[in-house]
Amino acid sequence: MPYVKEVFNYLKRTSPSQCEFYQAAEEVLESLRPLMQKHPEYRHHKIIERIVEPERQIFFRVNWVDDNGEIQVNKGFRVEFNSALGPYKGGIRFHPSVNAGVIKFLGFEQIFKNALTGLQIGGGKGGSDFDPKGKSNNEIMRFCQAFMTELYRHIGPNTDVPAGDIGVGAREIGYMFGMYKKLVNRYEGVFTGKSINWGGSLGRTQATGYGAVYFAKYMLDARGKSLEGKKCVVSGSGNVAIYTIEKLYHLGALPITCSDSKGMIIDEDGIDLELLKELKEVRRERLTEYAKQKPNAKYIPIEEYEEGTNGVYSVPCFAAFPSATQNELNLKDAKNLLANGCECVSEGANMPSTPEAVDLFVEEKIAYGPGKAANAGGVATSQLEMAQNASMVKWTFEEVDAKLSQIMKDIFDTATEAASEFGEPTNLVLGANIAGFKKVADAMIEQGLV
Ligand SMILES: NC(=O)C1=CN([C@@H]2O[C@H](COP(=O)(O)OP(=O)(O)OC[C@H]3O[C@@H](n4cnc5c(N)ncnc54)[C@H](OP(=O)(O)O)[C@@H]3O)[C@@H](O)[C@H]2O)C=CC1
Ligand SMILES: O=C(O)CCC(=O)C(=O)O
Repeated sequence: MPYVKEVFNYLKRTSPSQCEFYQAAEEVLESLRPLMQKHPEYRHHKIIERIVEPERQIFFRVNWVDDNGEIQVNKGFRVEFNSALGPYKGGIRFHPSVNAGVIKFLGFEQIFKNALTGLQIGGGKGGSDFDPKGKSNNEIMRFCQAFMTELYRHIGPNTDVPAGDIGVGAREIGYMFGMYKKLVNRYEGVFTGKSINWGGSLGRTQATGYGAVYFAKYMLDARGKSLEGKKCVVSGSGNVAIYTIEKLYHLGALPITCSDSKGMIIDEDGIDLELLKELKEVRRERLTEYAKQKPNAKYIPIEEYEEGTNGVYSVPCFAAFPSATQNELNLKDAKNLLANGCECVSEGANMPSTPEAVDLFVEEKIAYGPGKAANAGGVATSQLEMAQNASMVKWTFEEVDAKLSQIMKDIFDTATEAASEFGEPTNLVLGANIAGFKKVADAMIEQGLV
């Protein structure tokens, strides 16, 4: 269908140099071909042309002063992509690689992910090229405050509700919320991922990692398989990776790797979760420290990975959980995984597999859960936090976790149903894209041309 190609070419022409955004858009647009043929009304209402264009983009300067008294200048972004289903919702990323294209890809993915949760949340994302690594606590606080002196005017509990992402956890959310509260003089649920002490939801910290494992479980249940007793590889060692490892242990699996941007750990005894939490959540150290304390574990720096690969995916496993960043798993990694017997990939990170890797997983019909389905547990639990804040109630950890597990099951069922309707029941890329798109597109039509 030339129409999809035309929209894609238009994007390249009008939003130059945004390769991650093109990648995310191309995958969704390609999946939509059969749906567009079946539903000419989407074309009539120009839904594709409208959905690839953010409703609003805010780019701003962030000035702050470092511990040496030097003025620093960073870029700030918030892309309010689509509000057909609810207030814009999506995290904030602090990482030197952040630019307009990265935030747009993340915001675009968020539209369909949030739709798949079945909850009333629109799609958005934000961030900065600020690098939190090596910064003192005071520098982090000053940066977060400076960031909020602009962002506060664009967000609100019924408008746009940010949360965390790479480089942004409860500490940063605390500093941003504090500044927001001072500026607007209101105490309200404008952020999720808050500390439990002052409005956060039990279970939000764990939700993305737990959700990615629940998603793997539901994919495997449908195939009569299980994670129990199986070796698993996990990439990353941040929020998503840590709670993926924790849930894998709960289900009787053996997670044997984790990684950061400098290298990876292989621990055949199983990753020592308490040590990892202490190193990453409390001491904010590198993984080299893990190997120092666990003589049986092996640390491999990235320089020693086989050329053109991510070492994590060269380790034989039954299931893989990419939980670090975009495009961390390429075709060679995908081939390595399959050659070593991997039967399941559940993406905790956003768009961690390159398009060629995705195509191979789909072609080989392994249990493959694309990020926008498999990692939706984080944002879904954020919506549960919003619901608790709005109704001034507090649910127990068990209540939130049970809801999370059910939401992940529903997402799996929804994506499978849509994939089956178009004749490819195991293709959850197709199913997730079509089901997420359809929900947003129908809402856009019903709400008129706004
Ligand atoms: N937090 C959440 O609720 C959700 C997160 N996600 C996605 O999950 C992924 C991880 O996020 P999260 O755990 O929150 O972030 P964290 O900042 O807690 O952890 C990120 C981890 O990924 C590693 N990493 C980051 N960039 C790179 C890179 N370029 N190369 C190799 N490793 C890298 C980091 O290593 P190092 O410390 O060395 O940089 C770190 O181990 C992201 O894709 C995020 O968008 C998706 C849904 C929700
Ligand atoms: O919890 C949220 O609002 C957003 C989480 C997020 O950024 C994501 O799903 O990628």
